[in-house]
Amino acid sequence: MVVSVTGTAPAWDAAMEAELLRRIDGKTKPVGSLGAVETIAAAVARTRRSLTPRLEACDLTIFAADHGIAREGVSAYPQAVTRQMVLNFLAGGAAANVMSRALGVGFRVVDAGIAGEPIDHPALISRRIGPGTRSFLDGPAMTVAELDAALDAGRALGADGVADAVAFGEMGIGNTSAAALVAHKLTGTPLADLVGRGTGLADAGLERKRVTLEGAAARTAPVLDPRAALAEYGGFEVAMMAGAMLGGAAAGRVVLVDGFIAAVAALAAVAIDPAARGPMIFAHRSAERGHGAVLASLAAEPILDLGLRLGEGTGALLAWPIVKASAAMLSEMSSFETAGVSGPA
Ligand SMILES: O=C(O)c1ccc[n+]([C@@H]2O[C@H](COP(=O)([O-])O)[C@@H](O)[C@H]2O)c1
Ligand SMILES: Cc1cc2nc[nH]c2cc1C
Repeated sequence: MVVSVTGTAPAWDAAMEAELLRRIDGKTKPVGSLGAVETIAAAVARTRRSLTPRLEACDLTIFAADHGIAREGVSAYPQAVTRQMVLNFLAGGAAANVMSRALGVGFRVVDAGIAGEPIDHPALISRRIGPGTRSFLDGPAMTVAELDAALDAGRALGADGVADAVAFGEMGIGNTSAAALVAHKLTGTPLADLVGRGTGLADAGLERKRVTLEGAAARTAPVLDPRAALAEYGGFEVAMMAGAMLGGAAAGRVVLVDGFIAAVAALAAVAIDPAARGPMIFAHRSAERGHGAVLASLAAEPILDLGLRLGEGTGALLAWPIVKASAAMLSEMSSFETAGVSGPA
């Protein structure tokens, strides 16, 4: 049964929930023996409002933008890498390109606000809010109007297309700093628990990053609402990704959440609209320091733990086959009843 989640979708009620659990336990396996695959299948069923969900297609959208804070020496790499990596995406040579091709996932890249002149390339989707954010050291990274434009552009991108599942990735030198501050202001988690090595800072660089970000955090109230946190400290790609997660979730798509920066975008999206949490599946636990705390705030148990800390949606891509297979388990696996297999003694 393929069910449109707009308009004619059946309500997900207590009877559907009970039937879902009955079907999972009725499959030809010891009860609970498919572990997290059963949890993932249930999440997909609720999102698709179907007891026989099919996940055929997944699309990855990478949001790229630059950050004023990158000029403060908070990253192991120069700001120019954002633009250079976008050219690499467009040439098909980055990790995300290779994995997308290997897994049959659609790929697109969005300029949310890359520094410098706009890149002129037919495959690049331009939703530029500006040539990067301002440094949030002594003022907001973006205006509220810029934030709303980024959220709106993201919502539209998350809702368009026909893919059953949508994965979002990001590219932005300095964005682990932005993400750490947004998470700090949304959750109250100590900043020291959220600031990590990002692209690979050594100990001295990590200490400088922490001190710089403590200074920026002191500028505003300890806790901010999601739009204020994003405008003060976010990035154009972080805000656009949050919007895309809201758009994808509202359209009934399974939303695959990648690493640390994506999880912070998810945190902001859920703070804006708690209904966005249900369709989210958390792909992996990043090696970035703050990811565990952000996942805990979202009560999220990620699928993979591979020591990844790349971004670009690579963790989400790698989790996709597991999510797809989980849905197939629910839709296609025979039951004790139909297969004539004896249930528990
Ligand atoms: O996804 C993650 O968990 C992750 C963890 C650390 C770094 N990154 C990537 O590295 C960049 C940000 O790192 P940094 O050190 O420049 O803040 C950005 O392009 C991210 O895609 C991504
Ligand atoms: C080379 C490079 C590739 C990336 N991809 C995502 N973030 C990145 C950061 C760097 C530095």
